[in-house]
Amino acid sequence: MTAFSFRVHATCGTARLGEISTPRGRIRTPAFMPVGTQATVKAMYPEQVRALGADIILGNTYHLMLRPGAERVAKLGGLHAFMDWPHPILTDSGGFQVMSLASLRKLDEGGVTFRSHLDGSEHRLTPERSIEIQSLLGADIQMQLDECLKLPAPREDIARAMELSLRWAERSKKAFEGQPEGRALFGIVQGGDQPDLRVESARALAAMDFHGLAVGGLAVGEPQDVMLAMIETVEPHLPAAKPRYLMGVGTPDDILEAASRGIDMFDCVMPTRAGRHATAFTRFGRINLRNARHAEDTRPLDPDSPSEPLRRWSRAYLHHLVRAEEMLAGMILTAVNIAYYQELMAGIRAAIAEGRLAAFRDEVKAGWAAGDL
Ligand SMILES: Nc1ccc2nc(N)nc(O)c2c1
Repeated sequence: MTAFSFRVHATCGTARLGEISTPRGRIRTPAFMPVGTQATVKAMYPEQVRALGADIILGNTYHLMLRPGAERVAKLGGLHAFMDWPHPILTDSGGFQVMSLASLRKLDEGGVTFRSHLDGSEHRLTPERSIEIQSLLGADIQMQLDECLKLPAPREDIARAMELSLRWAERSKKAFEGQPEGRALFGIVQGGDQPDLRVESARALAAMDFHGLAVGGLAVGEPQDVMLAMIETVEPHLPAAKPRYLMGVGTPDDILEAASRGIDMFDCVMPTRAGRHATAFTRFGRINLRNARHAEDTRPLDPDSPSEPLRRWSRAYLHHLVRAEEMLAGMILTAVNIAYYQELMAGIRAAIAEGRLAAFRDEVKAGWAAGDL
């Protein structure tokens, strides 16, 4: 049975080209992980997600514990069999969704009590229960339970949440022991927009010997320059030999900038959600297919894309599907966006290998700035 391991193949400044090995397969980094919150990457077949370049997808403890339930998924053979995705899965721990989706939340030292956004039923999530759920789901990479605050927030609140998250990191790690060989647990750096608290959190977690470290508490309303400043602040304190995962990020520009600053893993609902709302991500920037300018445009989105969804249909047809509110609009544009994000990741990886990430970044940004002619 392969254990969990990470290797850095090349660096370009603080950016790293690497590979994570898991029992269910390898993950080329920097990696973008499509979000499959409720055991599906919305509007896509799993084999399409794979064919478009994804090595790993995300699942979510909060949603799956409410429906269909972690014990039920385990009884049905675990998440991989349930959704027929045999490759790696990372599950978030649920804390973030509790704070953003659930109602009537009560947070205490032990954990968080909340009412389901589905039916108002009461639930309790603790570090131990979150790990138990992720283990029942069979996740290859699991996340500690943490407290993530929206920004801006008072410094004392940020400090309290960061310190609680460190105590929950210890408890998550203890609860994780005994899982099958090859599964991984990541700690999550908190500390908001406070550099000293960020460093304190990163150093404490680095000493706890997790398989990887995530940078949490970002992409929660702060400007991009604050997000990038926090990454620069924590990066020197994150173990170079372990993967770094920036949670919930982001736009193609966010990913380019964060990968340049040493981040290895990303996830965001942006490509899938935007695809369901008529927006295509391309080398020319974002294209809103609802716009009437496309009504008779016979060109595909990008004739030079390596991915079929960007070459196969005319903009006129996509515009029609959007206007007609056809399901196929969301299906095609979701595939287009997942394809484009994976093309971007492949470009970043190649540029790091060739030692030309800064030049690549400038070329890609110039393409977006030139816009869609
Ligand atoms: N922006 C995000 C997205 C997901 C998160 N998940 C956890 N567990 N913690 C965070 O801080 C997150 C931040």
